[in-house]
Amino acid sequence: MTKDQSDRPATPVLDRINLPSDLKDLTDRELCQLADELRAETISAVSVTGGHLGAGLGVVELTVALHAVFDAPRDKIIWDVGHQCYPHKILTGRRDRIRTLRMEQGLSGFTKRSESAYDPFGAGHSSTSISAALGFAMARELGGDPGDAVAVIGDGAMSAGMAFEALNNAGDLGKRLFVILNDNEMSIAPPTGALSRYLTRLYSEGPFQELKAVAKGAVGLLPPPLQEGARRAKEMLKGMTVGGTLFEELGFSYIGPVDGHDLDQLLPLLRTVKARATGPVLIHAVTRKGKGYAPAEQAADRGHATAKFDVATGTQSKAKSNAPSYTSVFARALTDQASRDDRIVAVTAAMPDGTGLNLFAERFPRRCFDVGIAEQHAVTFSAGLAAGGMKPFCALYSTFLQRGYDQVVHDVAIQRLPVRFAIDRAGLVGADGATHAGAYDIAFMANLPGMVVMAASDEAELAHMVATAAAHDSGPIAFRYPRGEGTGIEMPERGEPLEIGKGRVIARGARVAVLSFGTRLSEVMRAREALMARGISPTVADARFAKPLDRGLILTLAREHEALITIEEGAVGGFGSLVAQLLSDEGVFDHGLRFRQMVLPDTFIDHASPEAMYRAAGMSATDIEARVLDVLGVARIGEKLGGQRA
Ligand SMILES: Cc1ncc(C[n+]2csc(CCOP(=O)(O)OP(=O)(O)O)c2C)c(N)n1
Ligand SMILES: CC(=O)[C@@H](O)[C@H](O)COP(=O)(O)O
Ligand SMILES: [Mg+2]
Repeated sequence: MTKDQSDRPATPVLDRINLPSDLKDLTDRELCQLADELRAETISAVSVTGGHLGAGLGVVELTVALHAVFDAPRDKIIWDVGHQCYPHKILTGRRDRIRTLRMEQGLSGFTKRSESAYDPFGAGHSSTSISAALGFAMARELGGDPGDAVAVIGDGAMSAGMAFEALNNAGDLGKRLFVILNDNEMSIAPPTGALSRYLTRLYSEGPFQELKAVAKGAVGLLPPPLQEGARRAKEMLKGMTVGGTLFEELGFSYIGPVDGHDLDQLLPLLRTVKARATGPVLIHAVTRKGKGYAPAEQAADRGHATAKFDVATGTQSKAKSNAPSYTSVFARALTDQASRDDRIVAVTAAMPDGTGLNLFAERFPRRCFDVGIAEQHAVTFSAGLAAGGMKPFCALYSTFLQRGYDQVVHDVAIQRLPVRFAIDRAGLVGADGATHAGAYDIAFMANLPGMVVMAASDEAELAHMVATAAAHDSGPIAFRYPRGEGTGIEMPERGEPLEIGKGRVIARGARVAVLSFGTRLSEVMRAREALMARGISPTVADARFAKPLDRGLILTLAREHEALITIEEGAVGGFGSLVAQLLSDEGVFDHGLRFRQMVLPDTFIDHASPEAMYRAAGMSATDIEARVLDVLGVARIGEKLGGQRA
């Protein structure tokens, strides 16, 4: 591909496309060229923004084919997870902003209804697309929005319970609906599980042209040139012990496997199913994650997510780290604990690298379980492990733990089973935005009877909390920590168990106390520095526990200060609310304590850097300083008393 003067690839066909309707004017040959140019444009864009690369590259041809054949936005194309939607964004009127992906005020890295009519359903979490598409299909049948519904779902996402719940329902309802199973034999890590093996079996026994699973009238949905091969394959199937495919048994017409990078197969196939289908159809497309960009194809994660990079070499420009990440500290601390306690086991739901459990697995492969994208199962599986006498650490991102909440309540908490929840990505995470914010876990974990809930204020504390969780055998326990680097604090040789329900005073002062839960502590200390320059020296304490609360510490702080401020990286209803409840129960407010809670605002905060997001949330050091001045009734420079801006 040639380049224009701006060092971007020349894209003569893509330049003619503003909206998907423009694809209708292209010949099939031009569509092939469009796919090449779209791939180059995607690579170029992600090289300057960073983001999810491999999944998008794997669906370039599918994106072109779907937009060439279907009529978005009337037809609803629903991308599962949404991390593969950058090529779709380029073809749907957002090319001019594609180099703002995941930046503050820029395009979202996922599909988002408020961003475009071509994103009929927002995503970020996996395995929702078939349910949503079925909802659109049934709405259409009932006189709602017209148009077809097409779900594009990966092999990883297909392993989740939700996807099967939707297939089960769709097969039963029997209405026209399209599911494209984009099978690239990858999740973020290589996929695990029996379903993955099954999908591989479906296409490992013959060339793509021999469409094998063609029962129940699906041959009629194929373009004529493919029908003969399909009939032959059907004959071949008869001689095998394989019955219909799983999908056929569930009520879908299964067509596949097709080469998801071959527009000569995809275009006629999609045109034919669009013209003829009357019920649910599943097209099994085989693709390669990272397709067409060697550094991505060759990477272990097939270029799943990348920092900015040099297109020619693939070299990523990662910022130099000054401290270990919280994730790696967790992984090392857990591995250390496990080396001395062979009942410790670890569970991840398709995020071995993201949670650091890949390191644990290297050392203890038999004691580490990647259960696939299946958070609900991960929680109950951990409960079963605990009931069976093991010490499970269930390591999930805060945002994905949401999906397993009933299991936390019903299977873990009510049975008082000692499952250890390692809650990574707590608080605001940055470029992934609102769908991935770890905003709610404090509230939804700490309201459960018998649950212990901790938050690490730095990486040394995290090591202690891993040790605390390992030692805590009498019921469930959770500890949360954020994405990214620690503070650089000196690490203890080994974590030591903390006393359950005891916080610590970090700095003693007067008049006002700030009680921090989690890693805002460093911002609190920065605010304290600034306040000291003005003659105000707050007491600062690290709560460590949201449950059980350190009643002694909190009541002492309340008694010894005019004002108390709590701060946490979570939504309202969490730590601060529990402290308020305690103060109210103890009648502390009757004696005039001024009390403030600093929590995430009651809104979904859009993607930006974590620092910018915390500024937007009013939780930076400057905001803390202002809140202290405000609660003490001290005017800031340039402001009148009472907090009014001059
Ligand atoms: C509920 C949930 N759990 C975990 C994730 C993290 N995640 C994002 S993409 C992905 C892998 C998806 O694999 P697949 O569906 O096969 O798509 P591919 O990336 O291979 O195109 C995972 C585990 C998520 N987004 N949602
Ligand atoms: C799409 C998705 O859900 C993941 O790829 C997520 O973006 C990973 O986030 P981290 O970069 O924090 O691991
Ligand atoms: Mg995949």
